[in-house]
Amino acid sequence: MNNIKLALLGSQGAGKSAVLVRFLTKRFIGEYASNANSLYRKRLSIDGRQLNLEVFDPCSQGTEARCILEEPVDWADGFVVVYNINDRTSFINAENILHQIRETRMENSKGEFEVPVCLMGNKQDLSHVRQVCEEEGRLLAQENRCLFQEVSAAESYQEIDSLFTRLIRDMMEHLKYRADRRRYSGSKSMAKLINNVFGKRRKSV
Ligand SMILES: Nc1nc2c(ncn2[C@@H]2O[C@H](COP(=O)(O)OP(=O)(O)OP(=O)(O)O)[C@@H](O)[C@H]2O)c(=O)[nH]1
Repeated sequence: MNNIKLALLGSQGAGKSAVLVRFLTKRFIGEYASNANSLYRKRLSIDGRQLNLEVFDPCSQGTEARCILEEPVDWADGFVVVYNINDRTSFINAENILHQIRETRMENSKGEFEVPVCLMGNKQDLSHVRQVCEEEGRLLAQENRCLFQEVSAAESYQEIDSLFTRLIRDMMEHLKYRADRRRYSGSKSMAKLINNVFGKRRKSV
Protein backbone atom coordinates (compact mmCIF):
# COMPACT_ATOMS: atom_id res chain seq x y z
CA MET A 1 0.00 0.00 0.00
CA ASN A 2 1.24 3.51 -0.84
CA ASN A 3 2.07 5.94 1.93
CA ILE A 4 1.53 9.55 1.04
CA LYS A 5 2.61 12.48 3.19
CA LEU A 6 0.98 15.84 2.81
CA ALA A 7 1.66 19.09 4.67
CA LEU A 8 -0.74 22.00 5.07
CA LEU A 9 0.85 25.42 5.24
CA GLY A 10 -0.44 28.96 5.51
CA SER A 11 -1.09 31.86 7.82
CA GLN A 12 -2.77 31.53 11.15
CA GLY A 13 -6.53 31.53 10.70
CA ALA A 14 -6.46 31.01 6.91
CA GLY A 15 -8.58 27.91 7.41
CA LYS A 16 -6.05 25.09 7.06
CA SER A 17 -7.74 22.85 9.63
CA ALA A 18 -11.20 23.71 8.29
CA VAL A 19 -10.21 22.76 4.73
CA LEU A 20 -8.57 19.54 5.85
CA VAL A 21 -11.42 18.46 8.13
CA ARG A 22 -13.85 19.17 5.26
CA PHE A 23 -11.85 16.84 3.02
CA LEU A 24 -11.43 14.10 5.62
CA THR A 25 -14.91 14.13 7.17
CA LYS A 26 -17.08 16.14 4.72
CA ARG A 27 -18.01 18.36 7.64
CA PHE A 28 -17.30 21.94 8.61
CA ILE A 29 -16.43 22.50 12.23
CA GLY A 30 -16.29 26.15 13.24
CA GLU A 31 -13.41 26.14 15.71
CA TYR A 32 -10.29 24.04 16.03
CA ALA A 33 -7.60 23.82 18.67
CA SER A 34 -4.74 25.73 17.09
CA ASN A 35 -2.03 25.59 19.72
CA ALA A 36 -0.48 22.28 18.69
CA ASN A 37 0.81 20.49 15.60
CA SER A 38 -1.57 17.79 14.39
CA LEU A 39 -0.96 14.68 12.36
CA TYR A 40 -4.02 13.15 10.70
CA ARG A 41 -4.12 9.68 9.17
CA LYS A 42 -6.66 8.28 6.76
CA ARG A 43 -6.93 5.31 4.41
CA LEU A 44 -8.13 6.31 0.98
CA SER A 45 -8.89 4.65 -2.29
CA ILE A 46 -8.07 6.70 -5.38
CA ASP A 47 -8.46 5.24 -8.89
CA GLY A 48 -8.80 1.83 -7.28
CA ARG A 49 -5.47 2.20 -5.46
CA GLN A 50 -5.37 1.97 -1.68
CA LEU A 51 -3.22 4.44 0.16
CA ASN A 52 -2.40 5.64 3.64
CA LEU A 53 -2.58 9.39 3.79
CA GLU A 54 -0.76 11.29 6.51
CA VAL A 55 -1.40 15.00 6.82
CA PHE A 56 0.69 17.34 8.91
CA ASP A 57 -1.21 20.42 10.06
CA PRO A 58 1.38 22.49 11.89
CA CYS A 59 0.45 24.99 14.54
CA SER A 60 1.10 28.40 13.00
CA GLN A 61 0.54 30.53 16.08
CA GLY A 62 2.90 33.48 16.08
CA THR A 63 5.38 31.83 13.76
CA GLU A 64 7.08 33.12 10.66
CA ALA A 65 6.70 31.28 7.38
CA ARG A 66 10.24 29.92 7.50
CA CYS A 67 9.67 28.39 10.94
CA ILE A 68 6.44 26.79 9.74
CA LEU A 69 8.30 25.28 6.85
CA GLU A 70 11.30 23.91 8.67
CA GLU A 71 9.75 20.62 9.74
CA PRO A 72 7.40 19.59 6.95
CA VAL A 73 9.36 20.69 3.92
CA ASP A 74 11.66 17.67 3.88
CA TRP A 75 9.07 15.29 5.23
CA ALA A 76 6.19 15.88 2.83
CA ASP A 77 5.54 14.41 -0.63
CA GLY A 78 3.23 17.31 -1.43
CA PHE A 79 1.82 20.54 -0.03
CA VAL A 80 -1.44 22.42 0.30
CA VAL A 81 -0.83 26.13 0.80
CA VAL A 82 -3.90 27.94 2.11
CA TYR A 83 -4.60 31.66 2.22
CA ASN A 84 -7.67 33.63 3.17
CA ILE A 85 -9.04 35.65 0.23
CA ASN A 86 -10.10 38.33 2.74
CA ASP A 87 -6.63 38.80 4.13
CA ARG A 88 -3.89 40.11 1.85
CA THR A 89 -1.19 39.36 4.41
CA SER A 90 -2.09 35.68 4.25
CA PHE A 91 -1.73 35.82 0.44
CA ILE A 92 1.73 37.40 0.73
CA ASN A 93 2.64 34.73 3.24
CA ALA A 94 1.42 32.04 0.83
CA GLU A 95 3.64 33.55 -1.86
CA ASN A 96 6.67 33.35 0.46
CA ILE A 97 5.84 29.77 1.39
CA LEU A 98 5.61 28.75 -2.27
CA HIS A 99 9.03 30.29 -2.96
CA GLN A 100 10.53 28.54 0.03
CA ILE A 101 9.10 25.17 -0.97
CA ARG A 102 10.56 25.59 -4.42
CA GLU A 103 13.96 26.73 -3.15
CA THR A 104 14.31 24.01 -0.56
CA ARG A 105 13.05 21.20 -2.72
CA MET A 106 15.14 22.26 -5.70
CA GLU A 107 18.25 22.33 -3.48
CA ASN A 108 17.51 18.91 -2.06
CA SER A 109 16.72 17.23 -5.33
CA LYS A 110 19.29 19.12 -7.43
CA GLY A 111 16.49 20.59 -9.52
CA GLU A 112 15.37 17.21 -10.80
CA PHE A 113 11.88 17.02 -9.33
CA GLU A 114 9.13 19.45 -8.66
CA VAL A 115 7.06 18.52 -5.70
CA PRO A 116 3.26 18.69 -6.25
CA VAL A 117 1.69 21.72 -4.60
CA CYS A 118 -1.83 23.08 -4.46
CA LEU A 119 -2.71 26.69 -3.65
CA MET A 120 -6.16 27.22 -2.06
CA GLY A 121 -7.83 30.60 -1.61
CA ASN A 122 -10.23 29.87 1.24
CA LYS A 123 -13.32 31.65 2.64
CA GLN A 124 -14.85 32.25 -0.77
CA ASP A 125 -18.24 32.54 0.95
CA LEU A 126 -16.99 35.92 2.26
CA SER A 127 -15.99 37.21 -1.17
CA HIS A 128 -17.95 40.47 -0.66
CA VAL A 129 -15.08 41.52 1.65
CA ARG A 130 -12.27 40.00 -0.40
CA GLN A 131 -8.81 41.59 -0.47
CA VAL A 132 -7.30 39.26 -3.06
CA CYS A 133 -8.92 38.76 -6.43
CA GLU A 134 -9.16 35.31 -7.98
CA GLU A 135 -6.88 36.26 -10.88
CA GLU A 136 -4.01 37.06 -8.50
CA GLY A 137 -4.31 33.60 -6.99
CA ARG A 138 -4.39 32.00 -10.42
CA LEU A 139 -1.31 33.96 -11.56
CA LEU A 140 0.63 33.04 -8.45
CA ALA A 141 -0.23 29.39 -9.00
CA GLN A 142 0.85 29.59 -12.64
CA GLU A 143 4.17 31.15 -11.67
CA ASN A 144 4.78 28.32 -9.23
CA ARG A 145 3.33 25.59 -11.45
CA CYS A 146 0.80 24.44 -8.89
CA LEU A 147 -2.90 23.62 -8.76
CA PHE A 148 -5.21 26.42 -7.74
CA GLN A 149 -8.78 27.00 -6.72
CA GLU A 150 -10.79 29.29 -4.50
CA VAL A 151 -12.83 27.28 -2.01
CA SER A 152 -15.10 27.66 0.98
CA ALA A 153 -14.54 25.17 3.76
CA ALA A 154 -17.67 26.59 5.38
CA GLU A 155 -19.98 26.02 2.45
CA SER A 156 -18.77 23.40 0.08
CA TYR A 157 -17.21 19.97 0.04
CA GLN A 158 -17.07 19.11 -3.65
CA GLU A 159 -14.36 21.54 -4.77
CA ILE A 160 -12.15 20.76 -1.80
CA ASP A 161 -12.53 17.04 -2.36
CA SER A 162 -11.68 17.22 -6.06
CA LEU A 163 -8.70 19.51 -5.43
CA PHE A 164 -7.22 17.20 -2.77
CA THR A 165 -7.89 14.20 -5.02
CA ARG A 166 -6.08 15.82 -7.97
CA LEU A 167 -3.15 16.71 -5.75
CA ILE A 168 -2.91 13.20 -4.30
CA ARG A 169 -3.00 11.75 -7.82
CA ASP A 170 -0.12 14.05 -8.80
CA MET A 171 1.77 13.01 -5.67
CA MET A 172 1.31 9.32 -6.50
CA GLU A 173 2.64 9.94 -10.02
CA HIS A 174 5.54 11.93 -8.64
CA LEU A 175 6.46 9.21 -6.13
CA LYS A 176 6.30 6.58 -8.86
CA TYR A 177 8.52 8.69 -11.11
CA ARG A 178 11.04 9.13 -8.30
CA ALA A 179 11.02 5.42 -7.49
CA ASP A 180 11.53 4.55 -11.18
CA ARG A 181 14.42 7.02 -11.43
CA ARG A 182 16.01 5.59 -8.32
CA ARG A 183 15.61 2.05 -9.65
CA TYR A 184 17.03 3.09 -13.02
CA SER A 185 20.03 4.90 -11.53
CA GLY A 186 20.46 1.98 -9.10
CA SER A 187 20.62 -0.51 -11.96
CA LYS A 188 22.90 1.84 -13.89
CA SER A 189 25.35 2.01 -11.00
CA MET A 190 25.09 -1.74 -10.56
CA ALA A 191 25.88 -2.20 -14.26
CA LYS A 192 28.82 0.20 -13.87
CA LEU A 193 30.05 -1.74 -10.85
CA ILE A 194 29.79 -5.06 -12.66
CA ASN A 195 31.56 -3.54 -15.65
CA ASN A 196 34.29 -2.12 -13.46
CA VAL A 197 34.89 -5.44 -11.74
CA PHE A 198 34.38 -7.96 -14.54
CA GLY A 199 34.96 -5.74 -17.55
CA LYS A 200 38.44 -4.78 -16.36
CA ARG A 201 39.23 -8.30 -15.34
CA ARG A 202 38.22 -9.62 -18.73
CA LYS A 203 40.47 -7.06 -20.39
CA SER A 204 43.46 -8.09 -18.32
CA VAL A 205 43.05 -11.80 -19.12
N1 LIG B 1 -16.58 32.12 6.69
C1 LIG B 1 -15.65 31.16 6.71
N2 LIG B 1 -14.93 30.93 7.81
C2 LIG B 1 -13.99 29.96 7.77
C3 LIG B 1 -13.76 29.17 6.62
N3 LIG B 1 -12.77 28.30 6.89
C4 LIG B 1 -12.39 28.53 8.15
N4 LIG B 1 -13.13 29.52 8.69
C5 LIG B 1 -13.01 30.07 10.04
O1 LIG B 1 -11.72 30.68 10.15
C6 LIG B 1 -11.18 30.46 11.46
C7 LIG B 1 -9.81 29.82 11.35
O2 LIG B 1 -9.97 28.52 10.80
P1 LIG B 1 -8.89 27.37 11.09
O3 LIG B 1 -9.26 26.21 10.26
O4 LIG B 1 -8.72 27.17 12.56
O5 LIG B 1 -7.59 28.08 10.52
P2 LIG B 1 -6.09 27.56 10.59
O6 LIG B 1 -5.41 28.06 9.37
O7 LIG B 1 -6.04 26.09 10.82
O8 LIG B 1 -5.56 28.34 11.85
P3 LIG B 1 -4.33 27.98 12.84
O9 LIG B 1 -4.51 26.57 13.30
O10 LIG B 1 -4.45 29.00 13.90
O11 LIG B 1 -3.09 28.17 12.03
C8 LIG B 1 -12.20 29.62 12.22
O12 LIG B 1 -13.00 30.48 13.00
C9 LIG B 1 -13.04 28.97 11.12
O13 LIG B 1 -14.36 28.73 11.52
C10 LIG B 1 -14.56 29.44 5.45
O14 LIG B 1 -14.44 28.82 4.38
N5 LIG B 1 -15.46 30.46 5.55
